[in-house]
Amino acid sequence: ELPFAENYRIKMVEPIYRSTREERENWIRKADYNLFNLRSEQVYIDLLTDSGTGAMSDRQWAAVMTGDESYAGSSSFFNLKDRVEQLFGFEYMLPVHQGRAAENVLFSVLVKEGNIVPGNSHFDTTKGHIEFRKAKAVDCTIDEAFDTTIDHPFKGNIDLEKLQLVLETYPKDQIPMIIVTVTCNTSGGQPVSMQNMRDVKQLADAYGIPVIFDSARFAENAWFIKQREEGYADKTIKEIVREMYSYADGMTMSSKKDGIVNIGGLLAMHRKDWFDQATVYNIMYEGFLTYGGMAGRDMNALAVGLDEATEAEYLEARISQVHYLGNKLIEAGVPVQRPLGGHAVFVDARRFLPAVPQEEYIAQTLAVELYLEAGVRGVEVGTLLADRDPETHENRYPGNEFLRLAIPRRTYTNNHMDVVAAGLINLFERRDTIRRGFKIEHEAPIMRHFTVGLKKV
Ligand SMILES: Cc1ncc(COP(=O)(O)O)c(/C=N/[C@@H](Cc2ccccc2)C(=O)O)c1O
Repeated sequence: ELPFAENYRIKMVEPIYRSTREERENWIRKADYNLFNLRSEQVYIDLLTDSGTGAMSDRQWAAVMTGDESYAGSSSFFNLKDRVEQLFGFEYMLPVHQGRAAENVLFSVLVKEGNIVPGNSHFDTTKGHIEFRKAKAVDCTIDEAFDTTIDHPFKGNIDLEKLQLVLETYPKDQIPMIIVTVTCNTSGGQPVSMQNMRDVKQLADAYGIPVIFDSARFAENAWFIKQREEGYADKTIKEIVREMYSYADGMTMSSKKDGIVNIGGLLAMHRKDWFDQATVYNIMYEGFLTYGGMAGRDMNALAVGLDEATEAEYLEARISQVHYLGNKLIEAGVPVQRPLGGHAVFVDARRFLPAVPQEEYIAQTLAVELYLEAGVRGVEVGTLLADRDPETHENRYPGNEFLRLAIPRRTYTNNHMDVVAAGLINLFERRDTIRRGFKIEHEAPIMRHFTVGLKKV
């Protein structure tokens, strides 16, 4: 029996730079302690996001060279359209430049002021595009998702009683859709089970409410169903994906994750009336129906990426690396969201730094400490990301205060993971010395975490 290894070898590399702690002290202070303000060469190992940061394959680069840049009727569009229909079963598809653009177009059709949009934990741009339209996102995730010590296999699941309460409380025309985010980013890259998708769709149909899948990490969700759900071990990833989407009326997708491309997104659906209305917004916000903010070469690369991402060997390599890092941290006693998710390790900052007051942005404090310690850039998925309550403008303290270490696809080796683990374990051994955090100096009205300015308390 030979050990497992990646199903690819490397043909191109780019240099990355170590730096000194002194350099990093200066850089992060000038960056207002906001890791988004760092230049890429000031970051040694960049785990800010798995969005758009992965490595394309030689077949994808070949598809770039044969991209069709026709304004209308591009053959690259039809390559993508056919791939989407083959994988997800939707007849209608619109390309957009990335995920939040798909949300902007679809929600322009479906979301009105005063609407209620239930689902599992909505991610920040999805929630932003709902609240921007003066509608309300209602988080119906199961309670287990908010306890990082519980080892529930599908923490992305929707609590059917919480969902039914919403469907009972509000009139049907006030609930434009239910959004199921696969995997659920906010709760830790946690999957939704096929049974839960089936149950949600059955409940939604009983109330006549459409179901939309936010599909950024759909392939990783399929992998967890194959690994953890009874009856799917012998199914291919593509078969599991096809069944998943039989429980959805439509989808939005940031293709920068499981599409394994650097830019791109799409929305797809069964309903022609939605498509006809969405095309108006797509032309207004994104471009013509057959390119939607993407170049032909990017659509071509995405059609290939979706095919590669739905292969078990690729997913085994990708998720094994996330679990390689996660298990090293678990062995050292570092508190992380359990079970380990698909695209990132979510460090439980509240349990890591119990001395830092909640209102001093605990996870941001840990993120900055890790950057100083090892030149590793993670991201806060906690109070900063949660934004303020739109009515009271008070901080909304979320159930989880995470430092997310998101691993780009096919990009780093496990040696880099060893550096990340060593940096975090060093901090863990001197965690009692970290007692104070940050306060906000300036912030945007929504999605503040991208541009916030902080200063040390
Ligand atoms: C489940 C889900 N739905 C839609 C979108 C929007 O898609 P898009 O407009 O970004 O293409 C996203 C984007 N997720 C990025 C955002 C981010 C966060 C921190 C740092 C950098 C980037 C991430 O999780 O990393 C998502 O996760």
